Amino acid sequence: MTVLERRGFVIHQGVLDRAAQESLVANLRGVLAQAPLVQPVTPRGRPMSVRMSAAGRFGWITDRRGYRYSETHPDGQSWPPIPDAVLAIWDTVSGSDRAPESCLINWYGEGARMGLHQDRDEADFGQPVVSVSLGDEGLFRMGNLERGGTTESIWLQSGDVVVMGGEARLRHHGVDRIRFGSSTLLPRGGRINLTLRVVT
Ligand SMILES: O=C(O)CCC(=O)C(=O)O
Ligand SMILES: [Fe+2]
Repeated sequence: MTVLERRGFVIHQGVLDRAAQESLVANLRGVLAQAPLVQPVTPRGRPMSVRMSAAGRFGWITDRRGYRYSETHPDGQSWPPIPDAVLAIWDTVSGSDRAPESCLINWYGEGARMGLHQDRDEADFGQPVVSVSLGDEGLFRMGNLERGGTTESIWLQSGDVVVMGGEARLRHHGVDRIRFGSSTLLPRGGRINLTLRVVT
């Protein structure tokens, strides 16, 4: 396992071996059977290219009414619990004494991306965000606290974990593109990113 630091983002490479990735995917299949992926729209009505679901007390959602955390899936049901194997990753890398209250599940198919943004819908920016990559490689871009300025990028591989804490907690970041078909982990290809957060 290698740990890199870029602008305060701590990138743990190779946290999950292939067997651990496969068992996580099996857990996620159970979560997604209860809380199906949806294609969200931004408050301005633009469909996002990423499909989303969640586990935990809160899921992060977006629709015409805005970005927010919700205790229910858009279909009205509570989110399933966060799998233990996912909680264990948080315990290993977060350095937090709290438990994550939300596990956002992002699925990137061919051509999907996520524009540069800050994660700022949580109450306590002293708590880190932990992000887990599974499946196809994704080009992760890291920027600044303000919009604009220089950025740097790194390809995230299946099994890598990024911790956004401290000075990186409010930095802009995004995923420019994925290398569709670069991994055999997911039967239909694509990339899954799990984002763990303390919300309240
Ligand atoms: O997919 C990723 O690696 C990042 C996801 C992200 O930034 C988010 O969901 O807020
Ligand atoms: Fe984010």
